[in-house]
Amino acid sequence: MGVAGSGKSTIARAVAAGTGRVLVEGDDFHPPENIRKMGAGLALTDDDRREWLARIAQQLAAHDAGVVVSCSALKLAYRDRLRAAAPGLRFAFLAITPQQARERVLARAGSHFFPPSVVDSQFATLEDPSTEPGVLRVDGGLPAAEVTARILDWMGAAAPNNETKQA
Ligand SMILES: Nc1ncnc2c1ncn2[C@@H]1O[C@H](COP(=O)(O)OP(=O)(O)OP(=O)(O)O)[C@@H](O)[C@H]1O
Ligand SMILES: O=C(O)[C@H](O)[C@@H](O)[C@H](O)[C@H](O)CO
Repeated sequence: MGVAGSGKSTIARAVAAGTGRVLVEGDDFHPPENIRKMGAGLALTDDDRREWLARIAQQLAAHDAGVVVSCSALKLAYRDRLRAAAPGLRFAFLAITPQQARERVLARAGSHFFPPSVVDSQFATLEDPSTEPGVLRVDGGLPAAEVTARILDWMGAAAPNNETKQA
């Protein structure tokens, strides 16, 4: 979880590959009107996110053997909605600065629906989860391989290159 540009999609893909779990890309579950709204430069509201979170909750419940989900989950109430669907659910919080988010979102601007102008609203909405149980806060500004390794360690799964590192 984290703001736009924090690396959710990149890291979730690597964590799913490293654990053999199913990957669910949260952005694939936005109703089309949410994508249009963000594309038009408007931040989503609680109402806009309700159906989207319900769809992601369904995905969590459907994969009870384990799944890796990329989802912004910016507010406590959103995370609690997902926890209710998957007791024991854990969150890796990819923490980045507004400056890092702006730079990353700007760099991919031509190929992604999310515009740089909406980045600040993500930080205004974010409720820091660091003190909630079952949350790992990771510096999302670290190289992606390092972020992934920290999450895999925390999950108790060996990172793919651990054997080499320990040899
Ligand atoms: N740890 C990292 N270091 C440097 N660049 C990264 C890192 N993680 C992701 N990126 C790059 O930052 C950009 C945003 O990453 P990504 O799409 O994974 O983030 P996201 O949180 O899923 O964003 P969004 O929710 O807006 O789709 C991409 O261009 C990606 O390659
Ligand atoms: O809750 C939200 O405002 C949205 O989920 C956003 O975070 C975007 O979907 C995403 O970051 C862009 O890919």
